[in-house]
Amino acid sequence: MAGLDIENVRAGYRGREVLTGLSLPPIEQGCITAMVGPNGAGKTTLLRVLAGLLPASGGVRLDGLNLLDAPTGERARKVAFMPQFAPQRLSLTVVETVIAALRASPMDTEETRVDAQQRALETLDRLNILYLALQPFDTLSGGQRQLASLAQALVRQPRLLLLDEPTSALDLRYQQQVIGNVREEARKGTIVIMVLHDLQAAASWADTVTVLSGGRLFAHGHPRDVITTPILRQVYGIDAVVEHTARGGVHIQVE
Ligand SMILES: Nc1ncnc2c1ncn2[C@@H]1O[C@H](COP(=O)(O)OP(=O)(O)OP(=O)(O)O)[C@@H](O)[C@H]1O
Repeated sequence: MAGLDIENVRAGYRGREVLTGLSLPPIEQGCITAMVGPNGAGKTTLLRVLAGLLPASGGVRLDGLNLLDAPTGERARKVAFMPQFAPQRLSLTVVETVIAALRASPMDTEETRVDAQQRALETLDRLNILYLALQPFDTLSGGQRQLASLAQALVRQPRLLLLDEPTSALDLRYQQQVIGNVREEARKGTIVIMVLHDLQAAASWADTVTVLSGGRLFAHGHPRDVITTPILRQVYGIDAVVEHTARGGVHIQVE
């Protein structure tokens, strides 16, 4: 019952189907899944379906609850989505955006409002960006914006955390900060799905790698079984030497 089941999902844009009956093996609670695949494969589309931002048919069950027809409030309490690109114009300070993200869940007493501010500040602190709390969101650098968007997702303590390329603009130190926080969430039982293009990061950060190609599941499993020379050739059309290390990393040398 606990976990995420995705079955026969169909979704797309203006009459064009992008996900053409996508099913994944069940994802257990506490699992970190890296979703990889070529540009245009449908990765973001799937995250948007899971977040309730795009209509779809089929079945998406989180702990038994069908997310595709769950009331908005109930879904918002369980699912948080960090988009690939944060909104451009947002005339709020960073801490205000994090509090606003928390308000996706009902908060009607003075006590919960104070608690919201406290939780927002704690979340910024966890990501080492407390110093940005009072800065207008609009004035952040690309990487700072990514960290603030992650804070907006983490503060809600979701059961399902969806991250679209969460580290693409981050320096090495903040990448480690982010993955540390993501692992901490997973240890509490949160299911994490993150879209990544960096296969070396996918191998060392995720328990499971899912490869999408052309809106369909191409491969799913342990990084060692999925990030392989034949699969990279079939999915990306590249010849590469792939070496998995004993510590769970991977070296990929493109020929
Ligand atoms: N808002 C939209 N309207 C119309 N078509 C869209 C829209 N968003 C995405 N698409 C199309 O859907 C397909 C899948 O896009 P999606 O963003 O899900 O791919 P992706 O795997 O996340 O790609 P990338 O790695 O480049 O971010 C693409 O062909 C894209 O052109």
